[in-house]
Amino acid sequence: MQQKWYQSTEVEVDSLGQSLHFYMETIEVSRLSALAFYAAGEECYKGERFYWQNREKTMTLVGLGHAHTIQNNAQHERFDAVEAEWKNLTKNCPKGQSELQPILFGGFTFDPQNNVDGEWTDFPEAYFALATFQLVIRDDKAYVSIHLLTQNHQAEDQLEVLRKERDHLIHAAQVKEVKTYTKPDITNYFEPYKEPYLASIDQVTALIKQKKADKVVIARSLALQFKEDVSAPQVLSQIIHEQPESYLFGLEHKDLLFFGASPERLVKVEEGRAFSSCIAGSIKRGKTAEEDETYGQSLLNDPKNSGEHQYVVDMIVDTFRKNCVDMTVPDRPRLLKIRDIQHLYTPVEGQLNQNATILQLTKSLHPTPALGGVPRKEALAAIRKYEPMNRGLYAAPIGWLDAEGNGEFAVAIRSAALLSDKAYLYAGGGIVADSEPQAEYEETLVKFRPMLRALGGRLHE
Ligand SMILES: C=C(O[C@H]1C=CC=C(C(=O)O)[C@@H]1O)C(=O)O
Ligand SMILES: [Mg+2]
Repeated sequence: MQQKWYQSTEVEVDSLGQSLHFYMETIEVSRLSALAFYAAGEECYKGERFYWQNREKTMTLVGLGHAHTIQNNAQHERFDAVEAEWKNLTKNCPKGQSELQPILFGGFTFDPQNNVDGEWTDFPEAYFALATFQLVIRDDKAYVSIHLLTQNHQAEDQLEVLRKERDHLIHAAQVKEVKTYTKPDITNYFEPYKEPYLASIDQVTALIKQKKADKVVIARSLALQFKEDVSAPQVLSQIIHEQPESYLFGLEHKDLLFFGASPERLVKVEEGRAFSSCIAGSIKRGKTAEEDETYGQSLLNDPKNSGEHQYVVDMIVDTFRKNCVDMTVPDRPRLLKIRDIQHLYTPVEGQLNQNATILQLTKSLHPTPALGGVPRKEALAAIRKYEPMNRGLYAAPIGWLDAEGNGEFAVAIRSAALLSDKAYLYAGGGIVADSEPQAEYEETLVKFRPMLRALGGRLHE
């Protein structure tokens, strides 16, 4: 195995009154498939893994095992609590090369006030992990880090065990690289709340016409039963091959894998520059180039979709104004075309103010009107009233941050929760005054497609 030694650090951490030692060791590895590395953790680290790839495919991240988790069920303080704990943990970490940074990966649920029982019952409202084994692939270079937090200030024996385990995982990944996965076999497919969903669109448009809200995003789920248990690498391999234009993510918590392929960036921070994207307003792809172009043009000129989109732009621009200088925002949306759907898209960027951070921006932006609505409070109340489910991490921020304040969060749409031999897929749409139930229903069918295809199903393509 070709390895290049990089860096080894030990820092002192004071966590909850306890004095801990934080050991970090990074090596560069010559050739490694991120998915094969993830799959190598199937036996020992199931329930404690994550996978991430950005839209541009310039950064891939895999975590196996938990060196430390930061989690809480706070209603209002959850973003601040994660930020404070992460800052404390990493305050003595050496700054510098990004590949060597410890990374915190996880997500915040859509709505901590939702207590509907189901697949998300056990899931914390904020759930983040620092991996024991962290793989970062950047610019075709792969780095594997070991993280160990212990009270033991002579951890050489513990580290030696972890080094052996790391070498074993890397070796297994290099050997397994050629594995191909089949698609799951679906035995049953149902739309649990189809009728209530259709009725809720009428109820929400009535609410909007009475001026009690301007826009509300209403979602629903689709449930699948499989012939046998489905594994995390099996479904991740499908989205990796089928959804190259999207953020790809997978996050495990006990028996649940939440995964998806989202086109939507909530926020990215890179060396003090912040980026977000307004994505709202949708139309299907055409069967021919001409038809696709016609659909795209009609989306750009459609008042209902432009309205849906503009609420998002106004809110994100307003949040950026409060946190950034030197902003750029195009005057008009353009089209974002992905495999199954096209959206209206407006990128926003700016220079972060000194005291603004990625988690503070995440806190202010979530939920944007592409996932919640306008005004936020009224929209969330309507979602709680009309959606009979718990969104969990669907439509919520998922992503990473490092010790220097860089990081990226996607909005976890086009996503699903997998629990052994069952899956729940989620999709919604922005409801405005002139929304029609059947058209919105069909829009959700298009939005289900990426996850449904990955899970072995089809919807009138
Ligand atoms: C809520 C979803 O999409 C949002 C993002 C883009 C377009 C949307 C729309 O046109 O309704 C939604 O606001 C979803 O995919 O479940
Ligand atoms: Mg829509």
